[in-house]
Amino acid sequence: MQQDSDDPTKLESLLEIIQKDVKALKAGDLAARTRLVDRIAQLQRAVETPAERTFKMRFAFLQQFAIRILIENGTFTTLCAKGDPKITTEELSQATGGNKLLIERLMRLLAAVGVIDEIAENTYKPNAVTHFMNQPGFIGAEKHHFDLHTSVGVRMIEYMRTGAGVEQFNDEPGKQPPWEYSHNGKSFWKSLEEDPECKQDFDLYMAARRQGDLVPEWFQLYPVGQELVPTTGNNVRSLKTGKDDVLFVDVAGGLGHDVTKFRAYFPQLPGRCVLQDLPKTIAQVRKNPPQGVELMEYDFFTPQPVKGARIYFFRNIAHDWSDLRCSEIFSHTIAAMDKEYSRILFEDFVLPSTGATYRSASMDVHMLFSLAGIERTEGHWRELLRGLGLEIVKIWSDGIVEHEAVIEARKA
Ligand SMILES: C[S@@+](CC[C@H](N)C(=O)[O-])C[C@H]1O[C@@H](n2cnc3c(N)ncnc32)[C@H](O)[C@@H]1O
Repeated sequence: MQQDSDDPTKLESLLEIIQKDVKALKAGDLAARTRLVDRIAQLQRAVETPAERTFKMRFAFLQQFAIRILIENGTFTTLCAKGDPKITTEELSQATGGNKLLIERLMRLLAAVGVIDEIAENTYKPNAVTHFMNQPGFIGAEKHHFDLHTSVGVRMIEYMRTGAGVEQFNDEPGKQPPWEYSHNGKSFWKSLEEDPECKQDFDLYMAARRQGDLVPEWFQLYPVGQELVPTTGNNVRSLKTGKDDVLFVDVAGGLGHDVTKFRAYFPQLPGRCVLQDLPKTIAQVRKNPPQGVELMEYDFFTPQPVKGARIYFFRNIAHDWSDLRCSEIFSHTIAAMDKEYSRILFEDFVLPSTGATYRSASMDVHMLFSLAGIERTEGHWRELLRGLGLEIVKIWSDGIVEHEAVIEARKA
């Protein structure tokens, strides 16, 4: 069978491009890093045989098993705490009470995929990936995906064979999402609400997940300095300065990571900043309330209590829900918007018509199976928002397909 590695010209031309990007990166072109990640993956695919590639895909889930077991028995955290400059599996077993042979077998796999470093026989040390994954938000991420999502996969075929097929928007009336099928009839949000450990893992994960991503903040994509002007006047960008005027509402903002960062970056901007989320999330935030941010319990399927704010911000909310549910959610906020003054911002992927990246395409399929959501193309966004009586002012993006965009809309 003919494959790319049989064609040296293809490999050579890829290598040439890679070398150019390495030079560009050295010269300070940060976008070259993203290109390099992509090109190196292309190079690897060009060298791998189809058998090697499919083997990796088929067995990738075992990495998740290994990580999750080592988190659960304390090995992962112990490795990070005591593993520098090196630690043996014997020592890890003694420190955690975990079975030595089990630890050895799982560590061997994680070393093979670069999650930890192998120093000598049965001797390891944590590397940058290990330390990164050992943070509470990313431990939360591993637990969330493994503990809650794998059961959806396990029962997917059974679900399809009930005759449900795989509906695209299975949160619509009369349909049961695969998640509910595999979680005793409970919705995603209900499953979290009823399990404090899972809820905490999820909230910490949401708050941490962009750490280390090298992705611009939403307020770097949407140029706050240019669009929000802290003076009164006729300028369409001028902000209201009354003591009750609201500058920013982070709707379903989780633990408040975004609104807190926004307030801290722009202390000079007048107006109140509000964080809204479900009662259990807000109760969590109240334990360590952020500076300069008001906390408000709010169910987004009910009327929006904050009227006429300058910005209503929905980050990664639209992608959780079908068009029908999005319409219900957003219509409550749209009814509260001032036609001239208010803007609604959505941060999510805007999928390109071709060339979607691994990250955005994975998130799309993840949304399909865990919620009833979807990552939308530009056309899909336009149709959804037009139907809600909104017009898109601008889609703010840094042009990197791998990154999410900020969609700014106003009442039409
Ligand atoms: C995907 S998370 C996004 C959180 C945050 N915006 C971010 O990007 O990190 C979805 C958020 O929606 C909240 N949520 C779910 N159902 C809700 C409802 N009915 N009303 C208000 N918030 C809700 C969850 O508690 C969670 O914080």
